Amino acid sequence: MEQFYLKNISKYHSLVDALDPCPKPRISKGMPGPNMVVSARIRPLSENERLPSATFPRSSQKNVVDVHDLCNHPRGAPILRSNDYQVDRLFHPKSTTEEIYEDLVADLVPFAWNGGIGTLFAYGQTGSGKTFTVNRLEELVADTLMNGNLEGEREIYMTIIDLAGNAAFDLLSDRKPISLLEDSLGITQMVGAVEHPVLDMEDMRALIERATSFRRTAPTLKNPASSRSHAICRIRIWNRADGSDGLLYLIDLAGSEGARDVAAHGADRMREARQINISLSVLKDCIRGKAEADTATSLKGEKLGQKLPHVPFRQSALTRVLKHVFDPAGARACRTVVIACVNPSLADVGPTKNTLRFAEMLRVPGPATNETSADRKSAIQWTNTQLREWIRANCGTPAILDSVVAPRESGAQLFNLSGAEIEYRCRKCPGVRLEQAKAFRSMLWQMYISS
Ligand SMILES: Nc1ncnc2c1ncn2[C@@H]1O[C@H](COP(=O)(O)OP(=O)(O)OP(=O)(O)O)[C@@H](O)[C@H]1O
Repeated sequence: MEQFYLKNISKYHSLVDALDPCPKPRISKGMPGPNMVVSARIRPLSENERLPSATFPRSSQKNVVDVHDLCNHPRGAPILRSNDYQVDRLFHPKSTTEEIYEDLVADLVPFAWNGGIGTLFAYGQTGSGKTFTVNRLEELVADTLMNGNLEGEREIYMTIIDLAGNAAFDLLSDRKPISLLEDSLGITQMVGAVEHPVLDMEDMRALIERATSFRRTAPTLKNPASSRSHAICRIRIWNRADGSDGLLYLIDLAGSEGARDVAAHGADRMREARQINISLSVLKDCIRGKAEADTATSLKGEKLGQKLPHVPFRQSALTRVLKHVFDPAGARACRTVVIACVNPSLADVGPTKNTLRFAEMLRVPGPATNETSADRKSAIQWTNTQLREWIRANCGTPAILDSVVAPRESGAQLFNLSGAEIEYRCRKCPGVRLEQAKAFRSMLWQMYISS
């Protein structure tokens, strides 16, 4: 596939350049949950990536990103296929982890300090920057916890484990296997994992470094040191005065890999990739189910007696450990931050779309509107005059004449942008280069697909 992109790189640039710089605003399908923020971080392209970026944060609409892919067309030149995605917060390649911390994570620390459960997940395709992001966020969290600015006396304990399939290991005890067992109160206990008291910043840094050195990594096609397990850093903040504790979970999930990326691996690695993908799928169902449960609760204002959405947290070791985060019957206050990490390269465009689609699905569905399919249809219908004006403004140079690319006059006054209702006779137009005509045709087609 990379060869196909490399061969058509100039075509890709010309198609992207020909796009409308102000696409019509995206109508959001979801909204932020009351206790959850879903964000996306686009990492910068690295020096050894040969293909251009396929992700374009939209300047005219906040937190919306356009992803343009180049696809083979069975009859003719490759065409551009575009998708757009919306998240609650979007971080551009130039954003720093410090900015992400201030915007998303800084609030979780005092929340956990005062007895809440704050959870951060970094999710994304292998090589997209999850470990890079979570490692720095852990240091920034440690700074805030240890700088003495938070009110009150607390004791801090740290546990770092990793989960590979259904097996769990203690990263602070030389990767010793541990068991995940449910106690009589229904709480999942990490039996055998050591909880380390943390007295100062140096202690915390040393523990984080030690855990990193024991993390299970293996090369993948996209990342020479890919994390092949989910790392869970749990910080327990104990208030000796009243015996309560707050929890902070920082979770660097294993990289998801598509079927194409794992094809070169042996049977063990394929099994491992399958387990990772299954646990990520269960996680998605749990985060979404919990967000829906939270929304239902906050809208109805009460918990008792109402039927809450099913949250399948028992289906994987990862979500069993985080049961108290997902259990809709749980009484503890929780806040969740999801960072979908994205590699912008055109070579990674498929996984990028999956990651962003996943992120969008985690947002709670927006309130039902009264919009009918007839309303939606009329929204993309223009009069012939409007359509002609649009063609004139967008066809590039030399101009494509109305008589060449024109809406078919069929007696009806309104036309939509479907291939069936616009006549493309670009190839026969004297003075119009074939390339330009094809680009224009694919642009019309693109508008039709995305409308
Ligand atoms: N925001 C960024 N700025 C600069 N470099 C980055 C950024 N994010 C990631 N990188 C670089 O990209 C490479 C891959 O990052 P990282 O190992 O964090 O990916 P990952 O998503 O954790 O991958 P895997 O799931 O395979 O472990 C690393 O070399 C890292 O330094």
